Amino acid sequence: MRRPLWIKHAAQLVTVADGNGPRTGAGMSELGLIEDGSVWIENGEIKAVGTTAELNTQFGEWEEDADVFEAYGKLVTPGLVDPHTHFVYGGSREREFEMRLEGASYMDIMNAGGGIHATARMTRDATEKDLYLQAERRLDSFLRHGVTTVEGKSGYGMDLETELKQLDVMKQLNERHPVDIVPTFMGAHAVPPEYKGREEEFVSLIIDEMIPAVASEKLAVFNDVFCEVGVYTPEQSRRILEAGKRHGLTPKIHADEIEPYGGAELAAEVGAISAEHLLKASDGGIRKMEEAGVIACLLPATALYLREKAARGREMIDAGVPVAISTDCNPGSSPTTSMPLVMNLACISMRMTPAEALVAATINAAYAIGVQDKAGSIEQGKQADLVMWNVKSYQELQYLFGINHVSAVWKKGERVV
Ligand SMILES: N=CN[C@@H](CCC(=O)O)C(=O)O
Ligand SMILES: [Zn+2]
Repeated sequence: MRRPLWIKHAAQLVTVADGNGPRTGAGMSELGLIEDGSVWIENGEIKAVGTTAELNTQFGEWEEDADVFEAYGKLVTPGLVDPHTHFVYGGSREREFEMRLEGASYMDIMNAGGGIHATARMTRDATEKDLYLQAERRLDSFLRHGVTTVEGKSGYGMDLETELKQLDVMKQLNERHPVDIVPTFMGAHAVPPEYKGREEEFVSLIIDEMIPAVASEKLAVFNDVFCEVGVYTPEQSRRILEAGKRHGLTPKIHADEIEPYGGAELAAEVGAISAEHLLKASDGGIRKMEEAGVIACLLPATALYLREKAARGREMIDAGVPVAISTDCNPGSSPTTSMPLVMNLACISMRMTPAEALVAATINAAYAIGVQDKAGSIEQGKQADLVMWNVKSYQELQYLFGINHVSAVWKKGERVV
């Protein structure tokens, strides 16, 4: 039996208390904010939340038996959830960063054998131990930036052996690292060069061999596809996502990132839990997502890094679409682990409010990867995943941008930062 933990006197405690489903519209601004807030934690679980005065009445007589942490002058929030990452990969691509600044486009580099293909070569060549150690460092960095749960995608193998190797690394890290990892299979991240001109054969390989193998070993929860001009067509994407559904994998889709391609519409039609990127999503696609309740997972750091206009986050929220945000941590289009920066960018480049950015990075992000029952808010019965920030309010957190304000992180009630 662990000693209880009592965090008290937070200047602001943002609970983001869960409603009924992902937040939309005005609900995206409801923070469940408590001034002079307090949380009582037992065995890694949240037992009670309220003002310090309220919890004092309830637990004051047991104060001596608890570890007490005073958060005077600080903001406390739920641990952040990053719902879209590619954090398990070999090598790095800093030369491509220079090439893009010299004028090459992201897709030109990929079509010339670089980009995702370059990382796939380095990931195929890496040993499992090597991949584990590199990914572990990235998870440490996520944690230092207040992230306590991440989704992680395969997709840098695009052969069964390497896809399984990536997913296996995530499984091991999930068992050993404090950050919780939710795995996604993404064999359809690109068409590997050895299948050039035989794309349909590769689609069949994904459907007939890879998806059944991944699902039978229970190595993934979601199935994702890069639906993009020159990568997978909407029709191929649909078949891959429907095949995943038959094996219990919920669809996600990289949609309308570089060109408008009907990805948002497809997400609604196949019942995807979320659609990612959406820089070029059409008005009709946004409408269909709202009707189907598909979460828009927006990646403003990627847009910035590719020097593209960000997704229409403000319009999507106003249209009633639930919005989540993510780093998209990957070696090409967004090599960052900073969710605080992503929240800043959500405000600056997508005109989301500071409150909406926090909801998008907590409870809506949790819904986007199916962990809403244990993460994404500070509520009785949930895991005690909390962050204390070196600022006094949630507005200040988004206002003082590009700075890591994390002061302490608790994962399941254990201090990990
Ligand atoms: N756009 C496709 N996939 C990743 C980038 C992968 C890479 O460049 O290595 C993304 O979500 O941004
Ligand atoms: Zn991605």
